[in-house]
Formats: sequence, structure tokens, C-alpha cells
Amino acid sequence: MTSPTVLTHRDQEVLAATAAARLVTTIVDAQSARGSASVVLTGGGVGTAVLAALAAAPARDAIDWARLDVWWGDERFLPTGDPERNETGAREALLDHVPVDPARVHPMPATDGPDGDDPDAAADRYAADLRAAAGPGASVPRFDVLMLGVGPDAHVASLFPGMPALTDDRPVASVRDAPKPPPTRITLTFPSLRAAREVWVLASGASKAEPVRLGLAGGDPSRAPVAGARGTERTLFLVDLAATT
Ligand SMILES: O=C(O)[C@H](O)[C@@H](O)[C@H](O)[C@H](O)COP(=O)(O)O
Repeated sequence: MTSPTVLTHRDQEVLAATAAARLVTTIVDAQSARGSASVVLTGGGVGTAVLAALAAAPARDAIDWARLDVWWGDERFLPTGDPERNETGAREALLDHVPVDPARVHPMPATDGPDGDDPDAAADRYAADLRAAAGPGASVPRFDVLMLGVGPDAHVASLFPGMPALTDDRPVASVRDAPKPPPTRITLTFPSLRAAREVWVLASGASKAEPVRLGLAGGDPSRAPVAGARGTERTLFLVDLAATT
């Protein structure tokens, strides 16, 4: 696990534009080195702003979109197309506007999927998808970039303080009774987050100052889950000024 580096930006707009530019170079570098690249998306306002900034950036054409795998760090367990799903936001902001290979876009299951409204079966299904894409002996791919929003309560993905998913050692867990609606969710667990080469924590606004502080301090992830978000090669906290004061 790597120690975090903080990069502070004037405001959310500059943060989103810079993260989008960083995504371009990181994906292009990965495709050059390994033939393809993989990213893990997050929901939330900042994560979606990054995707919109990427869609608007001329440099996006440097990415070979057909050789990119797209995964999600967590999902609200709702029907396909529900505006509250992270998948829906990501498609609207970016994926509908670039020539991704639909077979390489891996949304977490929805309640109208093959497992119906059973979040445990849906979590197991996503874990099987990840295992199929992972190298020999691994349960999840070595994601090139995994982005995470952070909540005022210091949650990342759908790993909320004090909840059982924090200590689940399966790659993917279901979450019931989440403190933030909707209550039922699916999330990557810490071992999966930490398989990523680069973890980027995105935080904007004064309500994120305390979680950013806790995340950088590296305290107990069961109280401040953001403190457990670390990449194998790099951990970046991409924040704006308000989130550092
Ligand atoms: O599933 C959710 O409820 C959200 O996706 C949530 O996890 C979000 O990512 C963070 O709360 C950061 O949100 P902002 O970027 O909007 O501050």
C-alpha cells in the first residue's frame, strides 16, 4: 500500500478538469504498456464532473476506447436506468459519448437483472465477472485507476463507518440499511479497492475537510473508511481548497 499524495486545486471545476487530463494520460500510458486499461468509476458529484470533463476534453481522442474496461466501485441497487444509479450518471456524462466496447463496460447488476432484487446474488455475480477478468490466481483485476468519492461521514464506495462490509473479505459485498439512501447497495470491499495500481480520492467542498484529514492520517478504516483506500503504486487525494481548510 502506498502513502497518499495530496494535490489541491482552486475549485471543483479545476479539480475535475485536471483529473480528466490525468485520466487521459494514465489510460494512454497503461494501454501503451499493457495493451489495454481498466478504470473503476465512482458516483457522486465530483466523480461525475470528472467524467463530464473528460467527455468535453479534445484529448479524450488519445484514448483507445475499445481497449478500456470500465468497472464500478459501488452501485445503488435499483432498476436499470434509474437516475439514482451510478451507472446511469456515468453513461450520461461520458460513456454514451465515446466509442467504448459495450462488452467491456461492466455495470454492477440492477434489480431487474438475472438475480432480481437479491443483492447477495448480485454481489456474487459481480465477483464472478471480476474473477473472470483477473489474472491467474487473482480474484480481481489490477485496475489501472480506481476513483472514489468520499462522503462527509468518510465513507468510500458503499463502505460506511461501522458496517459489516468493511470487514468482508469477499471481493464484492451487498449492503443493507446503508445510512445514506438508497439503503440497499453493492460495493467492492477493501481487498478489491487495494488491488488497484492507482487509487484517486476525489473531494470537493468544506464538508469533506474532516474526511480528507482522516483519510490522510490513515486511521482506523472501520471508523473512517477513506483511510483504508490505498493503491499498490500510487494513492492520490485530488481535492479542492475548501476540502483542505
Ligand atoms: O452512492 C452514493 O451515495 C454516492 O455515490 C456517494 O458515495 C458519493 O460518491 C460520495 O458521497 C461523494 O459525493 P460527492 O462527490 O457528491 O460529494
